Amino acid sequence: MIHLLKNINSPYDLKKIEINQLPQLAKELREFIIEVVSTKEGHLGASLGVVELTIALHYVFDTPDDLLIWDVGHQAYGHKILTGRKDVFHTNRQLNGVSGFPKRTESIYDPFGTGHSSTSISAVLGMAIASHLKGDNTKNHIAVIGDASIASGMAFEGLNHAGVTNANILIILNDNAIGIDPSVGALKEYLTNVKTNKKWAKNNIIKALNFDYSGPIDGHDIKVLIAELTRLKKIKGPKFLHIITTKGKGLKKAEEDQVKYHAPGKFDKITGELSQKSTQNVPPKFQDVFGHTLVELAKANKKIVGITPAMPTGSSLKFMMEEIPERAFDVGIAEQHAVTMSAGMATQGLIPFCNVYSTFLQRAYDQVIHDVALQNLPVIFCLDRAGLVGQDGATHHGVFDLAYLRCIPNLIIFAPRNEIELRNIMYTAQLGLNHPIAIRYPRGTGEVLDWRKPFEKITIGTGIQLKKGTDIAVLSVGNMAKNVFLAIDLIKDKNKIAHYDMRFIKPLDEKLLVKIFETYKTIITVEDGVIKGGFGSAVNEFMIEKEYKKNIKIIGVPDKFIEHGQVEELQKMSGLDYKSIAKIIKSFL
Ligand SMILES: Cc1ncc(C[n+]2csc(CCOP(=O)(O)OP(=O)(O)O)c2C)c(N)n1
Ligand SMILES: CC(=O)[C@@H](O)[C@H](O)COP(=O)(O)O
Ligand SMILES: [Mg+2]
Repeated sequence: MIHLLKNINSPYDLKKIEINQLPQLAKELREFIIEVVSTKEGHLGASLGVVELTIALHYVFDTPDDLLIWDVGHQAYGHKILTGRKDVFHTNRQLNGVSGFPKRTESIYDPFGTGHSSTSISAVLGMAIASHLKGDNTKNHIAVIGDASIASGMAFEGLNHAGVTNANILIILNDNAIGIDPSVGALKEYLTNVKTNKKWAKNNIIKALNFDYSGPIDGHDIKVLIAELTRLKKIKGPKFLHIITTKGKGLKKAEEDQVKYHAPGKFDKITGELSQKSTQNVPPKFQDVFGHTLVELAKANKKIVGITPAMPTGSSLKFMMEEIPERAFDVGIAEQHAVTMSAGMATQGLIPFCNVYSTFLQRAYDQVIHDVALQNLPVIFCLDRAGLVGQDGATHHGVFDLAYLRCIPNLIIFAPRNEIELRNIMYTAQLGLNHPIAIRYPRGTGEVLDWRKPFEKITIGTGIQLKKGTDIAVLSVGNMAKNVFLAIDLIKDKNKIAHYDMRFIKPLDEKLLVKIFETYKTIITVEDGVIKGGFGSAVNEFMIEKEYKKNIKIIGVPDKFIEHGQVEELQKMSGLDYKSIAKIIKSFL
């Protein structure tokens, strides 16, 4: 076997290879991605699906002078490997290793950082307009975007603008008919028709937007790809190439179960068999507690509806979609729509549980304010993946939510410390709150094995004392209670330290806070959100307003972007691990 990949450290090396050797290179590149991801984990299916496209793009275009953007970026592993990061690719997504997404500071071949979807068309258009204004009319600007990502509002906004410009852009639609979960919506149906009926292809929506449309072509036929890209390179103005690929291409199991192999964890590199993880005596994931509890509640309360923007598996809304499909909606990658549609449902007396990853709710900020909070509509936001999420890194940490939500009038904000609290607040919220509520909980498993307890109503705006003490009060929110518990356990003078789970970031339990400020010399707050503007800031504001003069220390995520790594490593770096918390508590003793 010829080891072509061994000698490729840049697109310059790639271009030395004969065109008829490229299928062999594709095979090697696939094997390399599978080899690394099988042990180091990460996104798999999307990168396997664009191996030929990646090679063809770098073969035909002159990157990094030509600018290439990968939408979302989870499919850019092949791109990273061919652009000088082959030897460090084994560090993918690990602390101090390469990022799982394209990143400007990592390589000149990454002209734009991605992670959140559907940004590529706007970004590439901006670059093309800039090139034109600088008098450079030779540069190519290319965006590769998936069929689920192109259905998002932002992508449409970019296409709509680009179609009335002469910008020299090439949008490549990588159509594999699936996102993380099966793609949804009318556009998906349209694309299916385009693929099966050539008449549609001639008279299509993209052409109507003034793009020079070509395709659909086989995205795994490297020669066809090279021929078409070479042709398109000579044409100026907005161009659109539609390619058909298979997610997970080249690994049988990944092709067969594309949802699971989107990011499969560890697996056998030959058979694709997933590594077995023991589920015995492991507490459930918060997302599953959400999913099962919602089904339980929705069976009893017919007004409940569930909404997810493209994350039915990740949020576990899939349980409701399976059991009560008429009241559970996957709206595609459309966070803004998900929020406003929930608001519309709430006006008509439905009880919407709108589940959005904390990081993706950032995209629907105006909708939360203008369409929900301003009209005081009782939408129940369930914000999964709050706090540090780990290896997805800076683009995906859900650390801003407490700060960006706390300033919104009418909105209740709650962080459960465990699965039972999550169940109980979901139960409480569907009883009727007359306000919107955001319930934010972390990625991964919780604490409690026996979590299916009878529901108990939670009184809004109340915190609870978890441990008595005499000198210092530690106030935590959410699952940071666990780290505080372990921290206190490390301290000799335990009896001096009290611990409160404040539960509500808004409204604060002011009655309890008065008691706390009148009892203790020192107050320490702990949250897994940014230190500026979150829960600690709220307690600090309370102290100033009431004119208490106490030591106050806010522990939270520092005011900088936190990169990728294991959650435990990132917590340590941020001073949120139990040892760092213990150190701070001791310093006040
Ligand atoms: C704004 C936003 N919402 C949700 C996600 C989560 N997400 C990551 S990849 C993905 C599916 C992308 O599907 P597609 O564009 O078809 O690309 P493919 O994985 O099929 O290559 C989703 C929903 C995201 N990254 N950004
Ligand atoms: C690329 C992307 O945005 C998603 O695939 C994300 O990585 C999912 O995160 P979880 O693994 O936490 O569901
Ligand atoms: Mg897709």
